Amino acid sequence: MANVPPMPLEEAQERLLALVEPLPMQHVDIEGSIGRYLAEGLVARRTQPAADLSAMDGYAVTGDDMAGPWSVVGESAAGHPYPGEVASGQAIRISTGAVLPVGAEAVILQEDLARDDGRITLTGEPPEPKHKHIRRSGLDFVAGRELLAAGTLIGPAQAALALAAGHKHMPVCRKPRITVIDSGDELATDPETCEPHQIPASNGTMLLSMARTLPVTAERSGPIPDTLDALISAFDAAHRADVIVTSGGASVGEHDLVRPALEAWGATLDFWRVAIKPGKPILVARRERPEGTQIVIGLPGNPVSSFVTAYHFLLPVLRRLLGARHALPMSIVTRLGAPMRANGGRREFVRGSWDGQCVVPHSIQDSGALSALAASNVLIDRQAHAPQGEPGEEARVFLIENGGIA
Ligand SMILES: Nc1nc2c(c(=O)[nH]1)N[C@H]1C(S)=C(S)[C@@H](COP(=O)(O)OP(=O)(O)OC[C@H]3O[C@@H](n4cnc5c(N)ncnc54)[C@H](O)[C@@H]3O)O[C@H]1N2
Ligand code: MOO
Repeated sequence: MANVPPMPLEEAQERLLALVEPLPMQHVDIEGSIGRYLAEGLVARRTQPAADLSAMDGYAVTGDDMAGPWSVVGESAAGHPYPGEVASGQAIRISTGAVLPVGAEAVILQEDLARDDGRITLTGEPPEPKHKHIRRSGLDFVAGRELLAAGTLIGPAQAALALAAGHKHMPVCRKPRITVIDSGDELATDPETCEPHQIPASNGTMLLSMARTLPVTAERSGPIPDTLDALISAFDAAHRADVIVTSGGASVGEHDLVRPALEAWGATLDFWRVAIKPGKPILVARRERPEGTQIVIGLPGNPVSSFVTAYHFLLPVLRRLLGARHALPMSIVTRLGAPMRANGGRREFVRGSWDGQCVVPHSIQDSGALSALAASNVLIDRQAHAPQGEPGEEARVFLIENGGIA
């Protein structure tokens, strides 16, 4: 398999996403649905506004005579509609959000009127057109209309819309269960007592927290030693996970045991190696069980490689399981604020800082350099063989905070 050329990124992402389907639907209360994705379209159960309302504080009049004066015969306050009908020459005191009385066709702002006891006279301009300050019934939406499509990310505005549309619950997909396994004999669990021949185990926590930017149930197992038995036991222990993520041991060395362990465990390798830098040795395998397909994503151990591949593969597969319409991160175009060297033969995701105007690559691009990754907020997408870049040129970047825009 080492002879098979690494796969282009988009092809590999497509292959991975084709292996999974959104998880089964469940209904949760609106607050619990924030950050999840609609499992089916959301249809309005009511019309909003349900009646014609005043959009301002003032007086409601019939509109046949806009010169006045008028005699004030009652009030319509928010939540307390006027029970009768307004007639020509009469006015109803009305507040913002209150129901327009029967017979009223105009609301005159209180700033444009003078009130003397029960009488109001025009001092300013009447509304033009007459219905200017009226919110018609159904202006926002009518009952039966689909307001949000399946796959929409539920945020504060979508939650508020669902409530306004008469919903107490939202249809969402079950949360994916994910287990992160990091492996390597050199990994020290306690960073304070790490020996020179060791390295603090940092990928497990990094990957767990990347996954937790999405609504998942995530746990970690490891770090575990570089042995087949330890890996197989860790896979066995993760039998309930929808997605297992490993970090390390994905390359070609004799201690790189993730592939043989997966095969021994009964998983089938789907692909290995993608033409990106960092992250080339990523592998994807699957295991069929009665409860559904289990996906294993084997990320390369270099910390930045793990991060970049989790960004481009792990988060998208979690979004797909969650029922998201857009599983893949989207890039935006900005401009270079500094020169960039010509790229080699692998598409590279260069760590950089974007200030809203332009992007500057970091000087250290080693795939183990966490200092540059932690100082970055974007990955600059450099195509294979891209020529040297000059300041002012367009550059495509992926925002990395919270898994980017998806
Ligand atoms: N002869 C070749 N050697 C390598 C190739 C290759 O094609 N031919 N590919 C290189 C590339 S590219 C990468 S990326 C790495 C990935 O290797 P592995 O996935 O096998 O990762 P390890 O060797 O286990 O570790 C690499 C590096 O990362 C550190 N590491 C591992 N796990 C953690 C962790 N949980 N927390 C922090 N740091 C971790 C580990 O100590 C190593 O320094 O292979 C190249 N080699
Ligand atoms: O692909 Mo490796 O991830 O370049 O360091």
